[in-house]
Amino acid sequence: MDITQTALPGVLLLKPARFGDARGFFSESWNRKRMEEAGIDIDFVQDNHSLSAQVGTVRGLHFQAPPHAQDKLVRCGKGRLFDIAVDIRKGSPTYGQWVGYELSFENGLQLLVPKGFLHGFITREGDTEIIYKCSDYYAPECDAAVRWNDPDIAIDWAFSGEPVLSDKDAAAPLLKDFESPFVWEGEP
Ligand SMILES: Cc1cn([C@H]2C[C@H](O)[C@@H](COP(=O)(O)OP(=O)(O)O[C@H]3O[C@H](C)C(=O)[C@H](O)[C@H]3O)O2)c(=O)[nH]c1=O
Repeated sequence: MDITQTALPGVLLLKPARFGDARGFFSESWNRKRMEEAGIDIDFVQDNHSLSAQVGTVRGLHFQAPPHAQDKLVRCGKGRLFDIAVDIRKGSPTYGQWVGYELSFENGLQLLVPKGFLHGFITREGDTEIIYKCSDYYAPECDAAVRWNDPDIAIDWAFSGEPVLSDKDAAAPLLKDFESPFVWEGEP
């Protein structure tokens, strides 16, 4: 498995090995021991899987607040998406900054989005499926969002149309109108 640091310390891009043959390929999409050997010791407890039918569907920018904050390990099971992480840890040198990577069935890339970061994506193909591991269970009372097109974050979604959004996401607050529950603890 190849692991690459991103411009946001803690947010990692992973590429598990694929073993191809005449039938197709085999890949270990997650292996706890391999992750621990790479210094990523996260106890994932829930797998999520969503299908977005239309190209230009945006889901995000979401997080769960403490005590149920979640680390996420994200991959694309079908289609193609642009996956985003945004640092919202108060005091962080990269507060409000984002990174984005295209994850697709073809490239097999995965993004590790730690606690303290917003997560969201836009689909780049119809019928795109996202599959991701979470380090805490769903806690609706801790579920929260920041507006996908927040001008202070200024994500380049590389999409010119009107996105498909849930009502919740369309009405999400802007970062400036929001008190992050996360504090940067000086870790890299
Ligand atoms: C997140 C979640 C949702 N649900 C139920 C609640 C709703 O009845 C339905 C759709 O939920 P929501 O509209 O919040 O789904 P997404 O917009 O895909 O939200 C996710 O999108 C971004 C990309 C994320 O990273 C989060 O995991 C999550 O916020 O699934 C559950 O039962 N369990 C869950 O863990």
